[in-house]
Parts: sequence; structure tokens; C-alpha cells
Amino acid sequence: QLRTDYYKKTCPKVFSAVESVVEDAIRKEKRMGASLVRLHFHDCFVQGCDGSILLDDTSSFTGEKTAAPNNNSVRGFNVIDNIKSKVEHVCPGVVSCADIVAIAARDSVAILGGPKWDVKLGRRDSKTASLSLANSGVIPPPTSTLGNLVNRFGARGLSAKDMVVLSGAHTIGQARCTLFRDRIYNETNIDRAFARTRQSTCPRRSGSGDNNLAPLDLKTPTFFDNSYYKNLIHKKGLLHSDQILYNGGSTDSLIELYSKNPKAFSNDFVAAMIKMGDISPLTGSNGEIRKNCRRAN
Ligand code: HEM
Ligand SMILES: [Ca+2]
Ligand SMILES: [Ca+2]
Repeated sequence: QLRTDYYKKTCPKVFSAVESVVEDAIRKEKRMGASLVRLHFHDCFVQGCDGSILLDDTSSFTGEKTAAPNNNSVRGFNVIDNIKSKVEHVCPGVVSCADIVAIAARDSVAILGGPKWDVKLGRRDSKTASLSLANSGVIPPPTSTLGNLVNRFGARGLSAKDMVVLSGAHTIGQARCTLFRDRIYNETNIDRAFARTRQSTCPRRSGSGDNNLAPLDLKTPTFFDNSYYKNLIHKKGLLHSDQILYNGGSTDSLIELYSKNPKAFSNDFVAAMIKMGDISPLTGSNGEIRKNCRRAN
């Protein structure tokens, strides 16, 4: 039921309001564009695209922010707050936080040089969040097998192709040492020189270096292009879950396609983002339009 013209009458200024705040945030820190894209993914995979990830913990429940895939990892909540206050200023009580996250993700991709698409809108916000669901593996960990990745995306109505093309979002952003240490020290399907470079800022022993960052795309970490797939061809994927997409299995041919054909990547990425944004939205009289994205009304 989501529509691209959902706010046409009630809040036509929503797009300029979101875009200006996202632009400011990315001007200050390019990585924020990546963080906003990931925020939409982690929202949609838990209870659907309903803003559940934005809820702060309260005395009555613990939300998703401290779940394993999010804790110390997901970013951008302050930017969403800034967008929300700007949007509330132009059209109070109309635009959901879940829609704000979807528009911010779309704008981030476009600002960093990727495609721009008409984003479907009309999601409402959840009144709750689920720590246990967020921890249950619905967001797959980077240690996943290819079969596990395909199944986790399949459970959300996304195909193996959608999974491969959405993983192309790793053309931007950063990851912490603790999430790729095993790969750079123990795996063999990795370029030796690349592994050594990453080892220089990610010590073998866990401890103080755990939060050291490395770019997911070594070539163009702040530009939304198809370089992620070229890296995989050269065994320079950072995460286990990246390189597993090009490791002699069923998704190799898609990696080859996207590495050679940036247009195919753009087109398929747009289609898959729209599909991801359609996961179980709250509509009609379900949910609410939160006043503050961090708490239910
Ligand atoms: C296929 C399964 C996926 C796995 C296993 C995975 C795993 C990860 C991991 C481990 C990180 C680093 C987190 C950290 O260092 O704390 C990361 C970062 C990121 N992921 Fe994914 N991811 C997947 C799919 C996606 C999808 C579908 C998107 C968006 C469409 C996405 C967008 C991003 C972005 C943009 C970053 C960088 C965020 C930043 O720099 O703040 N990922 N991912
Ligand atoms: Ca959610
Ligand atoms: Ca890139």
C-alpha cells in the first residue's frame, strides 16, 4: 500500500527537509551516508520498516539498539532526530520516522554518487521494538555461510539476487576489526597483500584494536559505485560474508556481471532497495506517527 506520492498533499516539503539535513550531515562526515543506508536495512529486517530500531530503551522494555548486530555499530540516530525536528516544523504530526529513515537512505546513496529513485512512503511507526527478534539472526552475521545469507533474505521476501545486489551497499562505509579479524588472519580466499594491509591496523589478538575501522571498499569507500564487486573478483572482500559471494558458488556469475556492468548494478540496486523498503510496513490504523523518533507517543 505504500505510494511515492503519499505526502503530496499533506507534506510536499518533506523531501527538501530530509535532503538538506542529510546533505549537512554528509558534508560533516562522509561515512554518515553509509550509516544511514545501513540503518534502513537493520530497521526493515526486524519487524519490518517501522522505525523500531530508533526506540531508546525504557524501564518497561529493552529495544533493538543493544542487540548484537546494532550495539556499538549502528549509527545515525542524531541525524534522524535532526531530520524529524525539521520535518515536524514544516508539517507537524504527519511524517513517520520509518519514512524518514527510508528517504534518508535514498538521499545518502544519491549524494554519494549512486542512483536516485522514487521512494515509496506511507509507513507508520511501531509502538514497540524487539531485542530478542533483533538478536535472533534475522539480521545475518558476517560469519554467515552463503546458504544462510540466502535463507535470511528469503525469509524477508528477498531473492538471492536481491541479497547480492544489496550487499553492494558495502561500496561505502566502514567495519570494525573484530568483525573481519578471523578473515584476514585465517582465511585463504584472500589476496595476501590486502590481508597484510588490513592486519597492520587490526591486531591478531582481540582487545584494544577491536574497534579499529577499515573501509568495506578499499578503492572508493565514500563513493557509491560498483567497485565492491571488482574487489571480490580480486579476493579483496573485507568481510567473510562479502567474499563468500564470490567463492566458486551460485552467486559468482552475478558478481561478475555487476563488476563489469555498473548500470546493471544501479538498476538492480534500486529495485532491491524498493523491495526491502516494502517489508511488512504498518499502514492504516496500525502503529502511529511518533512525535519523537526515540519513543512511542
Ligand atoms: C548480506 C548480509 C550482510 C551482512 C552480513 C552485513 C554485515 C555488515 C557488517 C559486519 C558491517 C560492519 C559493522 C560494524 O563494523 O560494526 C556492515 C556495515 C555496513 N553495511 Fe552491511 N551487511 C549485510 C548487508 C547489508 C545491506 C543489505 C546493506 C544495505 C542495503 C548494508 C549496508 C551496510 C553499510 C552501508 C555499512 C557501513 C556502515 C557504516 O559505515 O556506518 N549491509 N555490514
Ligand atoms: Ca523495524
Ligand atoms: Ca565505492
